[in-house]
Amino acid sequence: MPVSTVNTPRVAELVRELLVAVGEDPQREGLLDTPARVASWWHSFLSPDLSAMATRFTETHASDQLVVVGGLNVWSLCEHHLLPMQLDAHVGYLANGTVLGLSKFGRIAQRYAGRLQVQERFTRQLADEVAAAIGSPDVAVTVHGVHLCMSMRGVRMESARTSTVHAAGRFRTDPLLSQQFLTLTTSGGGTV
Ligand SMILES: Nc1nc2c(ncn2[C@@H]2O[C@H](COP(=O)(O)OP(=O)(O)OP(=O)(O)O)[C@@H](O)[C@H]2O)c(=O)[nH]1
Ligand SMILES: [Zn+2]
Repeated sequence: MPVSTVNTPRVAELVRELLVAVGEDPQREGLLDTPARVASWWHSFLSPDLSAMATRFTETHASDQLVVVGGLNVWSLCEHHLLPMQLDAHVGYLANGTVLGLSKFGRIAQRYAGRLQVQERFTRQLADEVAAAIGSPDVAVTVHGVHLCMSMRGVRMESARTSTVHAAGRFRTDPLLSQQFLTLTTSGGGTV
């Protein structure tokens, strides 16, 4: 069930004040419903669905099998500028008799994206949560990020892309495994 910490009426009030502070008239027709819309958006953005279970299955044929789930695209908000960042994550783990429901990787990514973030922390949180869900430290995560605070403002570099990698357990100690993971993250995910 979604859990909210957002005081929606207060956010709407503050958005109305923001409009005044930037020289707008919150009473003009186009802006009348804007405070409520923005408050509703903050509410939905910051209210992750915590009910998602990390459904696991027993799969005896999966012995030491590398599983990579890619294309986990989520929107988050940069905590420095409150501007969107688009994060494209790939998660790899070693299935050893137990596999995690595929959609759960996306749900975990959504949970950590729905808050004020930095890409490095998101990468680490996603890896740690997957490790907890599968009950093993053998997890790797890559994230490719586009930060609007770098492209639409500030340094204004539209093509800037940030890549982060977190490798734990055998992904840290086994160069072949690490290489297989990185190869699959550039070819869209899969199993080896
Ligand atoms: N490491 C990291 N930095 C981020 C992330 N998102 C935004 N930033 C950076 O946070 C920094 C904040 O720097 P400040 O100098 O305090 O802010 P600023 O004056 O607005 O900086 P400019 O963006 O250079 O105009 C900027 O360099 C952003 O690019 C992120 O996910 N990870
Ligand atoms: Zn930023």
